[in-house]
Amino acid sequence: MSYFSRPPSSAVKIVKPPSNGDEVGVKNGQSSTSSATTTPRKDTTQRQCRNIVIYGRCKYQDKGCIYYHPPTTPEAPATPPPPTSGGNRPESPIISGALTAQALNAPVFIPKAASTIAASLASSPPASHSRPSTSDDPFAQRDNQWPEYEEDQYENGQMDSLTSQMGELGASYYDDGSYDGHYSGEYDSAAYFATASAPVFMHQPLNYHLYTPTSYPDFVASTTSTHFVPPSAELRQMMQERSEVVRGIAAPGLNLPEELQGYHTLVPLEISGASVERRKFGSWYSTVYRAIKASDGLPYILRRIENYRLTHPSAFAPVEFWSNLKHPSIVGVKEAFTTRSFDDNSLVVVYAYHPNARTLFDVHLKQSKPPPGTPPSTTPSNVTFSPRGGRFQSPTSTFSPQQPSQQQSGLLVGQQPPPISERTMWSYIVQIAGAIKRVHDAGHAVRCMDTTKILLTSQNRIRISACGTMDILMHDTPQDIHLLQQEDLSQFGRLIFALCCGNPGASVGPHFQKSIDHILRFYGQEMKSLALWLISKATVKSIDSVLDSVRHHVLQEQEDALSAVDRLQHELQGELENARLVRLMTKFGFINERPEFAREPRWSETGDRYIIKLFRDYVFHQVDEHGNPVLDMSHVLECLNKLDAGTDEKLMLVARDEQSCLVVSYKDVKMCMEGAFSDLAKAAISSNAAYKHR
Ligand SMILES: Nc1ncnc2c1ncn2[C@@H]1O[C@H](COP(=O)(O)OP(=O)(O)OP(=O)(O)O)[C@@H](O)[C@H]1O
Repeated sequence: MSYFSRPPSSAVKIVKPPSNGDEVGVKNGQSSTSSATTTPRKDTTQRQCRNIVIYGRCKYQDKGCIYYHPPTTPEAPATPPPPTSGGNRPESPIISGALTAQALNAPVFIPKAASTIAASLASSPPASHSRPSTSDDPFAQRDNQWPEYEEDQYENGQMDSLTSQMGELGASYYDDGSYDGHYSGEYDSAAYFATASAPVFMHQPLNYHLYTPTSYPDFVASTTSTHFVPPSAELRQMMQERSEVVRGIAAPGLNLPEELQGYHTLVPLEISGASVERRKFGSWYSTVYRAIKASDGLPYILRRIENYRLTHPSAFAPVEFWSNLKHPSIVGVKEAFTTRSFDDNSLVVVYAYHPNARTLFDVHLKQSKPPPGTPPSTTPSNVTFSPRGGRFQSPTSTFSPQQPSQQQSGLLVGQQPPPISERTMWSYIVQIAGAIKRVHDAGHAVRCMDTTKILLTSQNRIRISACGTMDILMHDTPQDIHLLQQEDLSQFGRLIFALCCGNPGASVGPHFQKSIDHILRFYGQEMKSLALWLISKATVKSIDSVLDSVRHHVLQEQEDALSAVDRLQHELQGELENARLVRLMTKFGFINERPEFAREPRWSETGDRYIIKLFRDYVFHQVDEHGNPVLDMSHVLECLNKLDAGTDEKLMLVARDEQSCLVVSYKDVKMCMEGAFSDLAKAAISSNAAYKHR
């Protein structure tokens, strides 16, 4: 996601934490460092011996071990301070400018798990087995580089017990009992991870940050349009509009029924009124509404056939076939019923709803000028749809067919370009042929294949929209299925003529020869032959012959469809990041500003959880030098991602009164968050359990 590729931003300067007594302070917004020397932490004599951390002693202490061994006396040494009670703790915490001394006496930030485990390890004797190293241990490599480790000091059982203890203790990572009033200084991040933090982080459901990065951009081009998927930004805009459209409501005064057969909130998807010329569906007028089904809260399409009188319930028999038929190029059928809710006898067939779908007629034929010599279309062209009616269309983002330029098609200036590109035409043909094949193979006929009954539901994706309705309407006049299937193929031919020529009547009357010339000129011999063969009455046709003849276009279609799957998976990959951030923000929401924490010392300025409070301010409440809020989304995303990953990067958190600051790593903040959240979760679980036992 582009969100994550922004340059790092930070309104508060992140300073390197002091080591061994360095003091960093912030007073009145100014940061200062009181010690000039900054010794490199790694591989110096100041680095604490890990044997002390783990075992409480180092048998090489007086035999040449070059690492720091804290004195065993209880008096706190000047520098560097020892780990307390075997605990290993971050290098970060409390460093304040004006309040340094006070802060140093603050309750210490020691994970209970770390201290418990270290204590238990210290009490168990070192054994002579080699250390188990698992391939999924991200720190294994670093561990192996540590010179002071004696391989044979590790024992399988010891490590297992450590892991299991961590598992048990993870839920209560912090504990008041872990405070000892001291601030322990040196922190070895690798050691810290290897012992305390790694198992705790395993409590996360998954390391979602590992999902990125996704494909190399050249392999999955998200900024260019592919046959079925528009560029990323347009795709998102399209989806956004779809979800907006679903929430549209009908204009007042339409006098629609409040509820019918469990559907409510009806919104007409086509305009009606005295000035609007209506086409008939067979011998009936029909109106299409979007409605919400009360039982599942989802939107559906209700195709209402006005003034239909059901003669026998067996008329609904075809609905069972259509509702079981699932095909990507056929709009799904859900159910059918009759109703008197519209003050007449209406038949209603319920279909799947495809937000912002438009008929091929609306997309390709309504706006396009008819080829020379054709009569004007009888459809009103100045009709606009209101967003409230659910037909929200933005000129920038609705999917539109790819139009070849005049230059590409070799047209002379002034010639009429075809409304649809050749590639798109073949794509439509393959999709419709696939749908027909499925229906014919099942022993049925489609019976509704003109440009007003085929929907464009996304870029170059079409679906036949009114299947089943004609079967119900014509139930009384049974027809030979073979003839109906032949009629399907003839309709298919007429559809090709209409779309190629931009005129619904292109295959009949005086325009016929001109239409053939037009198809030959703009789409070639193959298209012309197919269209002519389909409308011819001389031969017995079959959909298999059609598919055979367009084999190479089917292959092209399949490749484009597979590329679309790759593209959409790529997009989905990016969306996972959003879900991850929402989870993180939700945790924040659960933790922050809980009234029950108001008087808790751990959340006060000297408590370990104070970090979370300050981090929240750091992420969300930054202000500029004039005190104006900084609303920098990239800063928020960057901070949250680093928090989620638990990076070692340091950040400086400034108290609200600007009198003190903390330098912590994201890893520290993450651990605090995990601890606080675990406590909440534990309390929630125990209260649930108590409730159940009542
Ligand atoms: N399943 C569907 N999902 C979303 N919108 C649909 C669906 N079916 C139809 N529509 C919308 O409803 C509108 C009306 O559909 P209809 O099939 O009546 O087309 P029409 O162009 O009005 O044809 P006619 O003039 O024959 O009624 C269409 O323009 C289409 O945008």
